Amino acid sequence: MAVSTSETIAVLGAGVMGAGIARVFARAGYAVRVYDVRAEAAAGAAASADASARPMTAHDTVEAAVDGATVVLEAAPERLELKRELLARVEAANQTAVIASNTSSIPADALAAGMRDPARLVITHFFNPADTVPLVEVVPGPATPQATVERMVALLAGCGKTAVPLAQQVEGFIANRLQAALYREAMHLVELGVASPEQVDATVTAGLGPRWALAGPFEIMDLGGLDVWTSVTDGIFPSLGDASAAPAMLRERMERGELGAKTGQGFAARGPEEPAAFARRLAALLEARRAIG
Ligand SMILES: NC(=O)C1=CN([C@@H]2O[C@H](COP(=O)(O)OP(=O)(O)OC[C@H]3O[C@@H](n4cnc5c(N)ncnc54)[C@H](O)[C@@H]3O)[C@@H](O)[C@H]2O)C=CC1
Ligand SMILES: O=C(O)[C@@H](O)C(=O)[C@H](O)[C@@H](O)CO
Repeated sequence: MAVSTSETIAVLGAGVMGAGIARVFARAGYAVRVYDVRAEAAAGAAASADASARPMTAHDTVEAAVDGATVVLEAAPERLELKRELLARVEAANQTAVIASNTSSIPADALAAGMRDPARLVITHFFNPADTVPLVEVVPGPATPQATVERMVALLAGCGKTAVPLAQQVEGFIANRLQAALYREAMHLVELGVASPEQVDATVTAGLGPRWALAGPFEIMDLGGLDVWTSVTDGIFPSLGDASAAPAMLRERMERGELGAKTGQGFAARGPEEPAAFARRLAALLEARRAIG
């Protein structure tokens, strides 16, 4: 399905992710309309457009923001009922737009179940920071036409994103399942006393991370040898951590309000400038990666 910059994008929820998502579309030249229950967040996101981008507009109701939109993307909090209520308001106010969710983990069928027309739903899962990380996972819901998936992939590719369509939904999609598996083992190793969080992080930034910027797990296995990886997985799999819920070290910090950069303290003290500094360093790394090809 052809996509043109006549598309109008409404972004609902202008927090950590929504503001960056709005900038992605404005940078590509689309008309972007922003809403947030916190008017100051919508205004701030609209004002954050790059100087060279198409100016964004902030709106004080969902209905005003989605008026005339061809794509509505929600980046509201990860709470199923809140998202369902928001999607219902969108459906009532706009009967034609594609409705995309930036949910990290809510299955598409759970979101679709509350919709009048679930064929309008697709998941477009951006990564933090949304206007820096190229990847966007495009996940169909149970009634999503393939043409909608293809339209969103083309729209996102036109914005310079790397859109990866999934053949079907699964909890956490691809990247968050991979992240969750790694984070489960990282916390298991700290619980065992094998290493500190800082030491575990160093094994990623000094070893795994640079490789993964160039080659994914299947290419790495091919490069290392499938005979070796057969032995390694036979040997290691039985001893991997098998937590089926957030480990105590994560849940207890959350319950103490130690949320990381959001509050200044997580697994370590985090300054308020760290997210933006990380985004700048990540942008520089991605630029170097693009230069390598
Ligand atoms: N933070 C992250 O690293 C990532 C988050 N996500 C997902 O993106 C979504 C948004 O996450 P964040 O941006 O981190 O959350 P956030 O809490 O930073 O932003 C959510 C925004 O939604 C607003 N909001 C609350 N209720 C609303 C409503 N009914 N209608 C419109 N806006 C409303 C809030 O005022 C806030 O500004 C979630 O589904 C999350 O799982 C996806 C990828 C990465
Ligand atoms: O890492 C990301 O940006 C995404 O995979 C996410 O969805 C976030 O990790 C989210 O799950 C928690 O911040």
